[in-house]
Amino acid sequence: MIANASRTERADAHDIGDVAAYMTTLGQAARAAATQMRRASTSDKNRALLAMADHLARRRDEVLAANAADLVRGRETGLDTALLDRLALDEARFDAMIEGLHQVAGLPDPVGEIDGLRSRPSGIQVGQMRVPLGVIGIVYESRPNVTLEAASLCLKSGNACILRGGSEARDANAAIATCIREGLLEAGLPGAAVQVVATTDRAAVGHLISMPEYVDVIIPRGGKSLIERISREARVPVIKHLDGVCHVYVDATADFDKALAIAVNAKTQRYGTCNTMETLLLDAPVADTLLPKLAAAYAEHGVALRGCERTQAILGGIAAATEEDWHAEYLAPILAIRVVDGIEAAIEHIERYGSHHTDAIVTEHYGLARRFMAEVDSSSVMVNASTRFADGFEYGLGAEIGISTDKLHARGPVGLEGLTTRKYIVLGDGQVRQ
Ligand SMILES: NC(=O)C1=CN([C@@H]2O[C@H](COP(=O)(O)OP(=O)(O)OC[C@H]3O[C@@H](n4cnc5c(N)ncnc54)[C@H](OP(=O)(O)O)[C@@H]3O)[C@@H](O)[C@H]2O)C=CC1
Ligand SMILES: N[C@@H](CCC(=O)OP(=O)(O)O)C(=O)O
Repeated sequence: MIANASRTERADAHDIGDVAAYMTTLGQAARAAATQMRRASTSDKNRALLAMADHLARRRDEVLAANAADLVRGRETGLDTALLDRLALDEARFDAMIEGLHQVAGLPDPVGEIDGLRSRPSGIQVGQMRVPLGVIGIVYESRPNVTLEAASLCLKSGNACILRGGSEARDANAAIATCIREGLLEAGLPGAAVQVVATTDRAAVGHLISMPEYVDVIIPRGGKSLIERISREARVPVIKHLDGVCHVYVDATADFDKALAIAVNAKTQRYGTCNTMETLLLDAPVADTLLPKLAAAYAEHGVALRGCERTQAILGGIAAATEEDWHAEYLAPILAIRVVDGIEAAIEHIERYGSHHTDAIVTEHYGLARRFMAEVDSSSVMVNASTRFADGFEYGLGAEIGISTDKLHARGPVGLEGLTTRKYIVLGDGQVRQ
């Protein structure tokens, strides 16, 4: 991701004094709220979600004005276009936030579901009940709509949460936090069930990830700097939602129309998301025919190409891809292209440079499709489909907190179930063990 000079360890206008003491207070309140949330009824949770939607609608001008202030600051500090776009709330995005709350209210509540209840020879019945994780800390990018999405999913799954959004979104996040709190209180739920960290001092992140007594799990959504800090300092279990260096590999047997459609969509449908393709791998036999067509399509979209020597020889006039490019998550209209000799080389490239997020093969060869699915070690592996499909809504989860690049607990798009766990329940009638 493009570095930004404004992102440092710092205090700011929302200085809350002693950060450690402040975070402890949030942690204690969250722990207490989690106890109440665990027993909250589905109807109370839904009432809170709908009340939040009403308060958001009522405070529309206030939230949009706060977002406008964030955008002014963002432009002054030189935020790039992609980050400004993610930060911006317009009328349509605002409506989508309200609609999102209604949608989450309409989702089935996973809490309390009992699976696999079976009788044992001893006479007891053993099953598993789905329950909330407890307190979830989420560190995420400067997108105010994510504040609401994270809050609503944590709430519906019966968790308390502490949300630490990107610093550039601080004013909108504070305004949205007010609506969330009003909704919770109106439904008789604890205001501390959703707390938005009111400082952009990154020291707060350091505390959040090292308070296992108050926080059960951390979900970090972000890039390299966040990854490094979490790996170094986290004392709380983590479900990483990290960068996407996603690939599309076009095999020699691919249907050209499918290859073109997928390669263009995976790069251009949205540039700034983690499931956007960053490197295109082409099997050598199709490179001569396909590359000029692809180059023309990318030119129409204004995508700058960087290629390996073989790609440069076919296309001419494009920049050379360096070692850095194969590792890059551009989140921008830039694409690295490499010509490879077969699936073995493609899988090797993905293993070496990818981030285990989402990778796709375009092929008409059943055996190669199966090999790619078995051997590529990513949270989503796709055959003849765009990487942009890696998304909770698209997968039918109803909603998404993000895309886990971890292997444990939840992998790939994470919905309500991913924010819960299952515990064993045992039903007896006075049985004792012999
Ligand atoms: N897998 C997934 O579901 C998702 C992944 N992403 C990934 O996120 C990245 C883009 O978002 P971007 O905003 O650039 O990400 P950043 O990593 O820059 O920021 C994300 C959050 O992490 C915080 N942060 C970053 N570094 C540190 C640090 N050293 N110490 C404490 N806090 C830190 C930021 O705080 P601050 O405001 O202070 O910078 C911000 O709140 C991409 O790599 C994208 O793929 C994004 C969304 C979902
Ligand atoms: N699942 C989402 C992408 C995940 C996400 O939220 O990423 P980002 O837009 O980078 O914050 C989508 O397909 O649009």
